Amino acid sequence: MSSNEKLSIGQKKKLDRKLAKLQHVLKKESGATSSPNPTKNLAICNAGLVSGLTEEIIYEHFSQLGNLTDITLLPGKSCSFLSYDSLESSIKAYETFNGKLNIAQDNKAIYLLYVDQIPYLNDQRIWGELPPGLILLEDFISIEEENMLLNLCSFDAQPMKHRLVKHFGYEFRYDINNVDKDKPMSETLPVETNFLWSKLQQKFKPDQLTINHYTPGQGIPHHIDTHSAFEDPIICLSLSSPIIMEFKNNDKHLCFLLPQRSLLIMSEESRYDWTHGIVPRKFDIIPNNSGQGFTCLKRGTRVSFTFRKVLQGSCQCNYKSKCDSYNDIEDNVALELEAMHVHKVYNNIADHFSDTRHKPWPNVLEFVQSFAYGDILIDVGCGNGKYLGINQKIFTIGCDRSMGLIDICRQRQYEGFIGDCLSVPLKNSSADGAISIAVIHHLATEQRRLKALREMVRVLKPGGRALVYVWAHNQINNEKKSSYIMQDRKNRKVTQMDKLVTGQVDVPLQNGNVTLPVHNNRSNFQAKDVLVPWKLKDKNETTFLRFYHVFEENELEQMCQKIDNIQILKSYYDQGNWCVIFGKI
Ligand SMILES: O=C(O)CCC(=O)C(=O)O
Ligand SMILES: [Fe+2]
Ligand SMILES: [Zn+2]
Repeated sequence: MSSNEKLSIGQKKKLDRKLAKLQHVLKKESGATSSPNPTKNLAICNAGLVSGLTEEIIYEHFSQLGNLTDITLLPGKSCSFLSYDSLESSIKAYETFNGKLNIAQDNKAIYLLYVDQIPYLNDQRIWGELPPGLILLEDFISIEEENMLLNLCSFDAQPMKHRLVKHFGYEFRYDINNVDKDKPMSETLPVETNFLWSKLQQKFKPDQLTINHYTPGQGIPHHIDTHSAFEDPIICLSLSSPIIMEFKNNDKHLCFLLPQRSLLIMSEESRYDWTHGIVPRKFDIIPNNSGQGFTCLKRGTRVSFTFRKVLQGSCQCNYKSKCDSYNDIEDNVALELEAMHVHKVYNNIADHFSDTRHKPWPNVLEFVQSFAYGDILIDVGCGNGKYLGINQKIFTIGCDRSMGLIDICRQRQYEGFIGDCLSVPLKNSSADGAISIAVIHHLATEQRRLKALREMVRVLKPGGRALVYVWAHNQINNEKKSSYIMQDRKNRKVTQMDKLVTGQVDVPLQNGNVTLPVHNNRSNFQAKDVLVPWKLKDKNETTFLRFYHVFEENELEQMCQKIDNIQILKSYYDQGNWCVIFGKI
């Protein structure tokens, strides 16, 4: 039946009977009371969110008959509501669509009733309030400047499911929600955007720009821009059409209008703790200034420029529960994690690992050779013993957690025993020197790493010296890539496993799971606690994941400062490692 056909008397009676029944259903379902006389408010009695109805579909049809002022869908209900600004439009919609329009998933016609009031949606949406730390600067640029920036957008954009995007400076990868920090793009930020920063007294110097292009009906899902990817703040310039942006944090839900030509500065809490998003729809329902009723605002095409500064290192925010740089690994979890992703792995890869470790690093060699005839040096975490035989004048003993690696040391006629760096089986003050090269970064908590340092101090004689190497989070120092990154073999084929293991993995443990990112080998680290793949050269290319805590600049020094009876003699960066030489007082 087409919607403008008049109903026969029989059909009218049938419709009335149906509506009389639905009154009760509606009351029970939503609490709304139907009105015998026409009102500006209509209930769709038999279709709602559960039957696949959306605000969008309602808007699409009902806005053809007048100005809508509200659309309300109740979660989990099979009824919905709408309001017009005039009684006339509401009557027109009632007569045109009742028992005729087919818009729900069940392929049945919808039934309409007038209601006195639309039920209050139990949603804590607050209008116009901004989250803490957020600044909105209206009329930030002129119409001429807006046009100039819009002219920059005639490019080939990347089509996303819900919008078009284009990146400058660094590509934002939606698969890892991060940028490749060591792969800047050749296309840097357009110089035409530089004038913006003089308006902010040059306080902000972005190196990454994402342009989002939204046609009506498109949006962006709720998200927090990855903490470890960008510094604070994040700045969005809105062009071409206003839009409603939403911020959520726990049960708080704030909505406000981003006017055309406004600048949004997301900082601190609003940047780190709240999600932001734009609901994909063709209109926005905005409360009237008077505080009474709503207005449906038709969306136009909106273009936004999001400016960010790529963060080198890891995030130091105080919003740990939302922070990908922070891992709250508990002690009992740490034990299991190390057992599985350090000890077991080194036993399994011992031979292959040893084959790749021949050449002593020059600075370590120099340190070991600085000891005098007859001195005792302990190598905590000696691996295959590559530093054990390099100074014939001294007595060097190795100690490692891995039986496989100690076996290799013995085959090479070195002195080595199985021992844990957290309780080295040596007497207090028994060694003149100690080295720990690439060991304590395998411990999963700061407490345990500190304990390992204290253990080295304990076995040292007063006046003794120790050298510690740990992997650095930042593999590029003074714009020089470490050899670890440089080893990117030209024809290294990307295997299925490489693809499979990048991203986050759940490590199932008896004492609670931890989720850790798997590091993409030979690239800069994206997080402080990571699993680093080791691929065996067997037929199956079996891959093992080793746990690492990679160190920030000064992190190792700061730990040393917590130990009373030592003095830092030297600290430096060496090939992707942070290094400290300390002396026991
Ligand atoms: O379009 C906007 O204003 C926001 C874009 C955004 O949140 C993002 O790209 O992360
Ligand atoms: Fe964002
Ligand atoms: Zn953070």
